[in-house]
Amino acid sequence: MSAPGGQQVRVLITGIGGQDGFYLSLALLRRGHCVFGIHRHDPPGEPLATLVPAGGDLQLLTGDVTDRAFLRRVVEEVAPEQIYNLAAQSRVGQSFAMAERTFEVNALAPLYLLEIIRERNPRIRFFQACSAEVFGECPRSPQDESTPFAPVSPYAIAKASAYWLVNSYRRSSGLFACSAILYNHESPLRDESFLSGKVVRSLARILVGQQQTLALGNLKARRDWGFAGDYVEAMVAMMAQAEPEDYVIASGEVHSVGEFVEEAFGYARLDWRKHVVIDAQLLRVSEAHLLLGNAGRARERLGWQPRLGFQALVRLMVDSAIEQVKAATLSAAASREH
Ligand SMILES: C[C@H]1O[C@H](OP(=O)(O)OP(=O)(O)OC[C@H]2O[C@@H](n3cnc4c(=O)[nH]c(N)nc43)[C@H](O)[C@@H]2O)[C@@H](O)[C@@H](O)C1=O
Repeated sequence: MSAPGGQQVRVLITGIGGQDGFYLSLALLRRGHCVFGIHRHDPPGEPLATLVPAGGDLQLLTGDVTDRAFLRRVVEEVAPEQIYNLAAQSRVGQSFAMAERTFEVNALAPLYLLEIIRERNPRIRFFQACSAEVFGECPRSPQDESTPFAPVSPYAIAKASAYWLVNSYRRSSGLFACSAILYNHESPLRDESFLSGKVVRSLARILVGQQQTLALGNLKARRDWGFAGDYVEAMVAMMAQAEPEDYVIASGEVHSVGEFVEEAFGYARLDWRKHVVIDAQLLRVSEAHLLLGNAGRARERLGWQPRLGFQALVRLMVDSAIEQVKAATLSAAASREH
């Protein structure tokens, strides 16, 4: 497949094994670009493994983004024109117990990449996946690109550092470097360490009698949830601009955790009150209570807007979780028979 306009771009993606890496690879391969992806585990797990036989120009490299020599070698050998830095320790709750590793992956690795670009080839375009978590306890809502940061977790502080590093290298070295301040974005690929993945999978197991209760933490926190497949389109559009700029990428719609649960259980015709229990151990030491984004700049300058709304997203995830649990139950039954 050739890229539209015949312009095939060599792209390096860190964190290709994650949810966003999957959707971004798909978006770039569909456009006919040549994708190189760094992932941590060999052989690649699902869903990455499904991309490999799907065809297209995709090559995987195994390594750790906190290994500066490895990154330098990859950039030299691959000679990318664009780098998307998606690799992250992305669990906000867990970042309190693993602050150092979170900082290494989320802040030091982007610093290494920016330095390598500056030294080796300043023409490489650089994308950084930043997070709405940087707004933390900010009293202003909705937040946009001019809203001051007020991070309240090691995760958010590391993401804020990466954001300012990108900003600094753009100003001081003239790099094409940009950050997307991404609000919560989900898909059927979300695992159970995230609220959305946990709710829909638990719900699917409750439906087939494999589980009775779902233990959750803070039901009152409010988030702006969108679909990951839509958010990677904004990333691609940002990298195609004439000038690098930072963008808030959000749906502009806010719901509480409780409303997410209610929507999912209601769709499956279950009363969530009969199943959800509050576990104080799942409450975070400190957390952002209300994150709602204003993606006006992305709408105006990139022509970007999300296609999938909250209800459609929740339903997509519930349907997919039910399919996954059914398939797992069938395959467990089949292996017991043999
Ligand atoms: C933008 C940002 O988006 C995500 O960060 P997150 O909002 O922390 O995502 P989450 O799905 O872990 O939590 C959502 C909310 O749900 C509450 N919550 C209640 N009970 C449970 C619970 O049992 N598990 C979890 N995980 N959350 C729970 C939790 O306290 C929080 O208020 C990441 O992609 C991150 O990488 C990122 O950048």
